[in-house]
Amino acid sequence: MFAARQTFNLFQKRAFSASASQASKVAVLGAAGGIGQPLSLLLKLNPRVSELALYDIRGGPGVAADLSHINTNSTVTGYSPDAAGLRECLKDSEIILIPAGVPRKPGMTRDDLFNTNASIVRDLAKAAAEAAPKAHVLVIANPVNSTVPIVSEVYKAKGVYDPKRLFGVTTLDVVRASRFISQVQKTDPAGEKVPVVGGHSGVTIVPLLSQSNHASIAGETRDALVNRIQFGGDEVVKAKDGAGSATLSMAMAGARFAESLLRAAQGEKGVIEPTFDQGIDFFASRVELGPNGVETIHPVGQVNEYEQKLLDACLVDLKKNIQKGVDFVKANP
Ligand SMILES: NC(=O)C1=CN([C@@H]2O[C@H](COP(=O)(O)OP(=O)(O)OC[C@H]3O[C@@H](n4cnc5c(N)ncnc54)[C@H](O)[C@@H]3O)[C@@H](O)[C@H]2O)C=CC1
Ligand SMILES: O=C([O-])CC(=O)C(=O)O
Repeated sequence: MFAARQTFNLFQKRAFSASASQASKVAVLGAAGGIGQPLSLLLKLNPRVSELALYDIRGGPGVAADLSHINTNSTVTGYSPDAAGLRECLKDSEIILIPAGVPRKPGMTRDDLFNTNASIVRDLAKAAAEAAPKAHVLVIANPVNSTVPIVSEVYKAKGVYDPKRLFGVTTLDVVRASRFISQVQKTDPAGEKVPVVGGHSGVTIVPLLSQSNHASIAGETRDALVNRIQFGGDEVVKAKDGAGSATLSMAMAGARFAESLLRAAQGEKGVIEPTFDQGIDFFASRVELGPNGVETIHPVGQVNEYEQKLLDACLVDLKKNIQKGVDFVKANP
């Protein structure tokens, strides 16, 4: 039985009853990129967002000008690509999403992105810790298993770390899991809830099919499904053939997680969204969100022997990925 402190969570939709008119500033860092643009578009369409703040080292103001013509009430501002622009972008933000960083090309692992993305995320985290220490930070940039610990180390060093407000966005794994299982079972993906725990790369992604509506899936069908969920990102990297990785599905997943945080912040109870949260040991579990971020960390629950083996394999890699992020900040503060 696996019962470690994990912070991936399950998806659960509930009727909305809270006010959507509350002011909420949301910042996107890396807003002009493949993920940043559609993510910003979805946020512009979200009535819970009152102010959209866009930052990128290139192209932020252009994306903002374009989005600002959409006839929803939120304001959109693109900030200058310098320290002052970044600070202004972050100031008073309730949520900060970080899709800034390079994506994979065929043949690369997410860990191969570490050398480039670690310093990008560290520097953005420093700015966020100074300008908006109370904001919820949603890390999208890969390798998430290492970039989330990087943010946490930066926040600790600045004395503003609150583990309840730091999230690694792995929502896409749960989105994929529900879609892929629906294709196998010929069902509506909207009704499929497959918990995915662990981390966000290869074998650290652990789908718990035994806790889905289709616990009886076994044998080759199960193996193929689990493999597809674990390596779904590679499918897109291969199909894009050098032009990057998942952007549109990631934008949907990121926007949905931001929406869940806003729902929770605006008073809705019982918001449980499929996403990775770094928790105590950077090991994922189901998380209920509240106004201050993580409200309750649910246990992983009952797993079968097959899933226990997946979890064992996950932990070996995940621990190394976490340590790599921690060590990076220690060596390169
Ligand atoms: N968590 C997840 O499930 C997923 C994560 N990703 C990751 O998201 C990241 C972004 O992917 P894409 O949008 O496709 O890449 P992209 O290259 O299209 O966009 C990245 C953007 O970040 C900007 N940028 C770079 N350094 C910056 C800095 N210091 N400050 C602000 N902006 C900066 C770039 O100018 C660019 O516009 C990658 O690391 C990718 O691996 C991608 C898909 C899913
Ligand atoms: O595969 C990648 O590099 C991007 C990613 O994290 C995903 O699509 O899950």
